[in-house]
Amino acid sequence: EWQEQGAAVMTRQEIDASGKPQLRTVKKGVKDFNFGRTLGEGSYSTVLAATDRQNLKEYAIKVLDKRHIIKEKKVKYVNIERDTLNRLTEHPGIVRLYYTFQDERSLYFVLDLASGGELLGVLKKMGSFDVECTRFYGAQILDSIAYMHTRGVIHRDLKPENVLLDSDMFVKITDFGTAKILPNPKPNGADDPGNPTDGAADDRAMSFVGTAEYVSPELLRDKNACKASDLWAFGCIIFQLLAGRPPFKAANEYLTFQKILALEYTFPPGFPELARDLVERLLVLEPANRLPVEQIMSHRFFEGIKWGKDLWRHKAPRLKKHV
Ligand SMILES: C[C@@H](Nc1nc2c(c3cc(-c4cn[nH]c4)ccc13)C(=O)N=C/C2=C\CC1CC1)C(C)(C)C
Repeated sequence: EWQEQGAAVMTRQEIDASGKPQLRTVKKGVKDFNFGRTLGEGSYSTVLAATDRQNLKEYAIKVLDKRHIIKEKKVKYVNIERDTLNRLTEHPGIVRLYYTFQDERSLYFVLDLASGGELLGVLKKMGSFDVECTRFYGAQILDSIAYMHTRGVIHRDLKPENVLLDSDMFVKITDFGTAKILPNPKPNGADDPGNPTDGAADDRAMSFVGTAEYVSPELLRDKNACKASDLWAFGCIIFQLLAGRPPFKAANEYLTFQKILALEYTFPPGFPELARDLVERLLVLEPANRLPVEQIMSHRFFEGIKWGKDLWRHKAPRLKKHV
């Protein structure tokens, strides 16, 4: 039985027969929305644009077919995604879950609409980003990863398709279906980022649906993901923003995996020096030897970035090609 999300109830002031104002709780449902175009298709879900008919607010609604989820034994993923989203509500860089409801056929997640679409789409249009844009988007992505990790969440499938952009062209990280919630996140994030989770027992080893380019070597080798796995993916994303291609790309998934395990990649000529130094400290086979978040933030590539709230207050830089 899928527990509905309490926040689905909204209170509305209504005057009752005696003229006394009553606070009535109303539950949102499918009929409260005008559904629009399809924004994205996941393996078990479709994300549609939708408008709340009452307040005309725009949302993205992720629709999951109950029968399909049960048949494919994905109920656990759905609950993990909802629980993960419910832990990550206080950060501008993470897509926010407002409420959930269901009807006889489907489950519905009502979420932030990231109207700027996928970062990957913008990158493909631009070819590549210049240093200033890479620094800005890299910083917002890293700030969001840092927040996830302090909340005891490992994303495990970070890639440009899962980095969305909102109407201000700010980062919105999404797709937490393969996230891992660490058992008891130590509040000060003291645990060793290279310390693998119970990956071995974890039968939800990342399904290689979608792209394999960002999978970490530890996930390939021993199905273990840890916080440092997200930092490996972060290194791949920084490389790709500046180079216009991911570091590990081959004719098929198997050959891509071989390149990852052999750390076989090359920088294009003209790749900025500081970015190269940072990428080389992230694309390290041993998770424990990758730069931890704090040291990435103080790396000279991010010189001039004000971390924290300020990062989300200033306008995004105009997108320019890296020539
Ligand atoms: C990655 C995901 N794609 C997407 N997921 C979401 C979008 C989204 C928006 C556009 C878009 C907007 N404008 N133009 C394109 C393109 C793809 C999207 C959104 O706005 N809000 C929440 C989303 C997801 C929430 C999820 C955590 C539950 C897949 C491919 C899996 C469907």
